[in-house]
Amino acid sequence: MKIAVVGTGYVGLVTGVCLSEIGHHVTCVDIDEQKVEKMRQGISPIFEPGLEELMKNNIDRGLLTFTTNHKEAFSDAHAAYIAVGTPQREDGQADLRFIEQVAVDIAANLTNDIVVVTKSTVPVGTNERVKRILLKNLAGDYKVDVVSNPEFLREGSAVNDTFKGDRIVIGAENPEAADLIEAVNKPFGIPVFKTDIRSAEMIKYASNAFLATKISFINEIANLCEKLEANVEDVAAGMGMDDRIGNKFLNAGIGYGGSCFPKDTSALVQIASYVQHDFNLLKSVIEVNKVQQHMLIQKAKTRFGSLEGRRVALLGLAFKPNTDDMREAASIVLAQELVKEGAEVVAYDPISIENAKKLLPAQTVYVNSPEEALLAADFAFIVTEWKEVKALTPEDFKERMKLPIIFDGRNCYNLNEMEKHNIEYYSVGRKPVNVNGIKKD
Ligand SMILES: NC(=O)C1=CN([C@@H]2O[C@H](COP(=O)(O)OP(=O)(O)OC[C@H]3O[C@@H](n4cnc5c(N)ncnc54)[C@H](O)[C@@H]3O)[C@@H](O)[C@H]2O)C=CC1
Ligand SMILES: O=C(O)[C@H]1O[C@H](OP(=O)(O)OP(=O)(O)OC[C@H]2O[C@@H](n3ccc(=O)[nH]c3=O)[C@H](O)[C@@H]2O)[C@H](O)[C@@H](O)[C@@H]1O
Repeated sequence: MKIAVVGTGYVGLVTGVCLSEIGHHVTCVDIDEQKVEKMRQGISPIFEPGLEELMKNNIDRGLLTFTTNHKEAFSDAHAAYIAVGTPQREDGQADLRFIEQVAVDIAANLTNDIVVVTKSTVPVGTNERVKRILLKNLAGDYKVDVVSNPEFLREGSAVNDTFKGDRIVIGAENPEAADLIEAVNKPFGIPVFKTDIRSAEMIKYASNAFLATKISFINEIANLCEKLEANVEDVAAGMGMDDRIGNKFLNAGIGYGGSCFPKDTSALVQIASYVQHDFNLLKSVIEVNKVQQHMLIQKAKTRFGSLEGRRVALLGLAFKPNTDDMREAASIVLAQELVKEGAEVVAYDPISIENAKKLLPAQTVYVNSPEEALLAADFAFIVTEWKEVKALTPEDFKERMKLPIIFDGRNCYNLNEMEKHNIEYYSVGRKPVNVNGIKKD
């Protein structure tokens, strides 16, 4: 089938590339000319494992093209996927400007009947609004159907998630439109769940809100474990053995970041408020997450008193490993707080430094290896569990830091190892080790 994908961010580009990989003729359209030029040359504008290879392969097979021209993309297309951003507005609501603009772009450039598929995460009722905009701006007497097909991929494993997802949700009014999108996805071999449009829109928000709740819940348990001298990793493992609970998404840490959980939880609280529903549970999830992001700073302040003049190694900047995405990363909050407290921040990330420079305080110093960041540091903050960070050995810390003092927001290291090697080590929901003073060996 011939498919247009509008927006080539994390979702649009991965969707376009994967749909071409299963044999569809895909044209991706974006308003960002520089991005389109890069993609035409087979260069991915985002870091996503496995993506660039598939991209090049399908450009060569003649199945994948990129354009800034909407008409070119929609002409003869059976389906047009909307995958533009729905960022958070200041009041917490989802900003639907880009979605509305794309609906106008599609309608005004149509040359045939089409099914418009919304991949972007949009509040309940948005697809009805999209349909109204489409009908109002139609370029001719064409039939247009709207389908909600929310996306569940994770950054850092987006290609794998697209081929091995748990479900494909299709929300539609017209069963024929739903069948067409089911047929598009058939080669993926993933179970399809069909429902009405509003329920499909809600499935996306409910899923992200539930996952965020799981994380805030385990973080609260971790904070309790610290006070009650229990070990959160064992607690999570023991809980997770119950199939009803499941063992995934129970890693305690410095809170969730990224482009979606923070904005989608806020948006759902807003969506609820429009129908006079006070979503107290979700408000608490958000609040717990905010507090959790400051947890390393609190621990460092308790340890050192003032952070003024301290040299800090900030290890990992992206909101999670295997992505260069810095949106809502805890490292932003941490670097800002550290600089405000008068500390000197030396930051390392294997791939996010260019994106980080736009968001971290100007005083931040960037280095090319975790070892370099540790040089003469008073203490280290472990922010992202990159393999390069997890691979650091006790000697790496001891040889380079003034004193080996680590505040680990991702529980990267073994407690016994740290204890044995005389490293002062604070992690999340586990007992701190060597807190009664360490000496340089
Ligand atoms: N990032 C993620 O992992 C996931 C994101 N989502 C949702 O998918 C949507 C897209 O997210 P991302 O891919 O992260 O966004 P993004 O911000 O990375 O990319 C959006 C792209 O759309 C382009 N664009 C904007 N207006 C346009 C127009 N009128 N015509 C053509 N292109 C246009 C922009 O230039 C940009 O390249 C959001 O609603 C998000 O909540 C859903 C699941 C996962
Ligand atoms: O709507 C979206 O954009 C996507 O949001 C998340 O995907 P993503 O944000 O890419 O990454 P996750 O792996 O979910 O991690 C999100 C944050 O939670 C944190 N996290 C995750 C799991 C965990 O156990 N503990 C924890 O602190 C991560 O460190 C990260 O900061 C969801 O997992 C996807 O299903 C969804 O499609």
